[in-house]
Amino acid sequence: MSKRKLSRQQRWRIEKIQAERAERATRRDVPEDELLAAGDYGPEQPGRVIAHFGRTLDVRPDADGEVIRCHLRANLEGLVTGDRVVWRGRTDAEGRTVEGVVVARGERASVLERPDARGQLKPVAANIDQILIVFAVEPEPHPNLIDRYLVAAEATGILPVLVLNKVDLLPDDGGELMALLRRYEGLGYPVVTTTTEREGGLDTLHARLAGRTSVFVGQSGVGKSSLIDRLLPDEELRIGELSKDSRKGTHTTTTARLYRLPEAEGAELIDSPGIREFGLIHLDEQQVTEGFIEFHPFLGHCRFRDCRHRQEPGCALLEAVERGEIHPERFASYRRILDSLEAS
Ligand SMILES: Nc1nc2c(ncn2[C@@H]2O[C@H](COP(=O)(O)OP(=O)(O)OP(=O)(O)O)[C@@H](O)[C@H]2O)c(=O)[nH]1
Ligand SMILES: [Zn+2]
Repeated sequence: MSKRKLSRQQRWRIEKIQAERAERATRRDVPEDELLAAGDYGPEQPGRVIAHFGRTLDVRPDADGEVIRCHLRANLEGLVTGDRVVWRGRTDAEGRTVEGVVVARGERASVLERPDARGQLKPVAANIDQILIVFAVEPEPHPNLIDRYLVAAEATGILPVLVLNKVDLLPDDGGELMALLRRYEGLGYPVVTTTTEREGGLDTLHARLAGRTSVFVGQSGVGKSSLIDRLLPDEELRIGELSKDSRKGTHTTTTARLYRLPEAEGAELIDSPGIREFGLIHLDEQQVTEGFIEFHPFLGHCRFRDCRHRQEPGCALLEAVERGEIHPERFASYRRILDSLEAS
């Protein structure tokens, strides 16, 4: 073979490889692993999922910068908003990261689950630090309702925080609701009062949100939308963080989204209509019992190992109620929640 022919063959090979790479990069159905192996992606770096749409998701690099639309490596499943991930970016000719691929999921500190259409629990968001249970002066809450939310929150292992909204409607002495709030505070729960009707009405809420990832849950009409509107006043802020691809998308309203809140340092909010409805999931008897945190010192101390804490002799819980160490209304609430489980 002549020298000239060889080099032409070499040139042809090089061109072929380049063309294949370019084609792979534009085609969506090529397995990501092949692209990764071909070295088209940059080094691994940490990030956080801020929205997801099936097998594509928006990732915010920890190193900051623009949110990147990412695909999932073939063997990865079930990522949710809030997940910490390892991802690799692909850059264009100008060196801008145009898309990425998520190659690994970080460990989850917590996960929020909801039943899907078939009643199977599915994760909807991860790495949440606190569940803000919003209730309000109007519509007036049942203490039982608050306890239901608390039990559901306890079952996730995520810290519940009680937010009493619309305090502008409270009587001057605070009334029964303030007394109720103090009772929960006495159990060790963080509590916050808010109003969207007065200047500075969200100050204590801002302090509570700082440095944490939160979700808002609560009954209809308590003011969740009003509070979130105040925390994210700028429409641009709400959509601005999404990657350019997802801004064009149509399904942005149903997926859980992670937002940075401008007024509180390091505050993040994960929100979706589904998350706001959290609290109505089915729990078993043991989860309900353990969901009442003041019961903990007494559990396992009943005379009968299988005590159901109804009227059994030597029931440690009933004795604690007698001694005033468990509030009778909380115990009544416990019974009502168990009865509703049996009825369903
Ligand atoms: N007086 C008073 N009204 C409030 C306050 N916050 C919200 N509201 C009003 O309460 C009503 C319900 O508020 P929303 O923000 O829609 O409540 P929500 O919890 O998002 O309700 P859903 O969307 O049904 O889940 C609205 O008319 C608000 O204007 C407050 O602090 N004080
Ligand atoms: Zn008992």
